[in-house]
Amino acid sequence: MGVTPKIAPSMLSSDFANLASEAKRMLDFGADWLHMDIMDGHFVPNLTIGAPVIESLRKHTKAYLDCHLMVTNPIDYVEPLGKAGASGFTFHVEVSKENWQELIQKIKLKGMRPGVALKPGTPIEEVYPLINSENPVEMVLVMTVEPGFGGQKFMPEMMEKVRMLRNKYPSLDIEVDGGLGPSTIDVAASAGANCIVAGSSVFGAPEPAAVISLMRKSVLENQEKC
Ligand SMILES: O=C(CO)[C@@H](O)[C@H](O)COP(=O)(O)O
Repeated sequence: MGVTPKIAPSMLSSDFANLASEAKRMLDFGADWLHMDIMDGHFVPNLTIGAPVIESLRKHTKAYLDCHLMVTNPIDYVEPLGKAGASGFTFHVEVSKENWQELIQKIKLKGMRPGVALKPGTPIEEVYPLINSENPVEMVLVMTVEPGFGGQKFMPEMMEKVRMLRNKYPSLDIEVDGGLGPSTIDVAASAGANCIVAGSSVFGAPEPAAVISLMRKSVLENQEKC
């Protein structure tokens, strides 16, 4: 399997009042990406950040900003997020059934990497056309909790989706998000996930660097077994 591990602390669990220093702290601890949860209070019952915050953070870091759009109208965010310096733009398949081709094209034109996310209740088959397309997404985010809040319990039953994706697409970036940490990483990594988002388990740890390193090791070890 040729996909590298990417450990992405979810900045939703950070102290938003000190976002730049929290980001630096995570990168110093060994994070590969910074996961940025953008919520509109409509697609999910929570409201977080948008392009102005991404733009402010971009002034302080060159890191890959992995933006997860939990919004009803992702197309409206492409231009502002591209301008703000987002790196990845992952939209939800549930709200993009009509316009995903246009959306992927626009995301790439703005210099971002397109990804598609799916909620726990959405069958994995719904993302296949977006991967098989001539202009495909480059990452699939399998949500392992209902999107909206940090600190929820990992749903192991989502691993069947990860396994199906990995069998079909050996070199695809497959991200998991929600309830990941030392007690759940092996299940996710052995199913084939290589991009790991973790909020409370990293920010709440006495030694976040140890948690990041343990999760990377698990992804690498499980890949060696394949
Ligand atoms: O997108 C979300 C929640 O919607 C996540 O990124 C959470 O922020 C992950 O937090 P933990 O479950 O790891 O605490």
